[in-house]
Amino acid sequence: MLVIRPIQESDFDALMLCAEESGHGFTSLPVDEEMLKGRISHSVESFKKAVTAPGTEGYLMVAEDTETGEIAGTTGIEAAIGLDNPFYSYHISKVVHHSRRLNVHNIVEVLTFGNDYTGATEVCTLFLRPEFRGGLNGKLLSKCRFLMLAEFPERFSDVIFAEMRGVSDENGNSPFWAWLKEHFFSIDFTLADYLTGIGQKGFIADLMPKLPIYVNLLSEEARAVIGQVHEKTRPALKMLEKEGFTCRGHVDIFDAGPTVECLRQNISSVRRSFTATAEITDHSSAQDYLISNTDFAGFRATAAKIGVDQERNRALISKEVANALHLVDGDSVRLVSL
Ligand SMILES: CC(C)(COP(=O)(O)OP(=O)(O)OC[C@H]1O[C@@H](n2cnc3c(N)ncnc32)[C@H](O)[C@@H]1OP(=O)(O)O)[C@@H](O)C(=O)NCCC(=O)NCCSC(=O)CCC(=O)O
Repeated sequence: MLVIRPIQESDFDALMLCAEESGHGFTSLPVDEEMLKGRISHSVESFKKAVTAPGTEGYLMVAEDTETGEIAGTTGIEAAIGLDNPFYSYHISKVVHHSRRLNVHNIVEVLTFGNDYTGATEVCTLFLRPEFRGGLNGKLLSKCRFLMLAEFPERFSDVIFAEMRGVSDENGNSPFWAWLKEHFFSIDFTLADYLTGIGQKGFIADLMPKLPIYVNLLSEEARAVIGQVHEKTRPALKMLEKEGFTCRGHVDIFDAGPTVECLRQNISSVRRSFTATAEITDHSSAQDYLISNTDFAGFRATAAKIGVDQERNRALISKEVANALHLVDGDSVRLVSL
């Protein structure tokens, strides 16, 4: 059984393995010891912090196999981005060039550089090691964050978004970046992505084109990938779309991958989740649920078959699930059907 829990300092080697396996373009997990250690300690501090409004907290969690102790993947939430480091994106908008006299009506798209998501909550760092993919594991990693958003709303913004990895090849070359590089930068996408991942984003402000860019002036290859996701990221996008996330015209400034967003209260799993009292008992329910405890610092979530007694507002859970979530009879749990 996989259980989600906050990352600990002792998970460093496993986090490094996830960083290595996640490959190019996975900005939030660069293969960089100092940065990964920094992310772990920042998360440990964030989980301990008493919070009444979202700030610079970053919550990083891992999925642990309860039988082997192996770490299967990562999942994260940044409470409010852009407060200490600027967060950039391009917004795609339309401009009409019209001449009645010549009977010409051209609709062109323009990319505008900005910081529109400043203060919003980002769900991020979703990675499941290949041997653990399929079944309910990916859904557990992605959706456990929505149980957290529902249970602890004061820690998060009203707007939740995710930056989806854009198109790049197996060597890390991005067609969008190739165009930007040719005209504005002289460094490779992998280096730009790495510098961003380790928080050294100053070069963006220095070198990025600040004036709007007409999309029809970009190379055909660059235009073709605007708003497209990396093939390995399609399942992640599908899960967010099913929750109600949509792209409202923002794309990543390096690989042009889409940014998707949803109001917290409109996320399907936030809306559908409910709390109940845990009752540890044998049951015969065949319904899969995502279930978490309601302890923030000791947050734990898993996917399991749960019996729900609506009249008594009880969640009937097996001993194994109770142990995985550190629950005793009578504890409060939050759950949502899968
Ligand atoms: C994203 C995960 C964790 C998902 O795990 P799994 O692959 O086991 O998921 P799954 O349950 O098999 O699939 C989830 C849903 O996607 C559908 N699906 C599967 N393959 C698909 C494809 N090629 N195109 C479209 N949909 C697809 C499945 O049918 C299922 O839909 P149904 O629900 O209908 O059954 C994994 O694939 C992964 O680690 N990918 C590589 C890393 C990555 O690119 N991560 C995202 C980076 S971007 C990021 O981190 C921000 C986003 C975020 O944090 O959420």
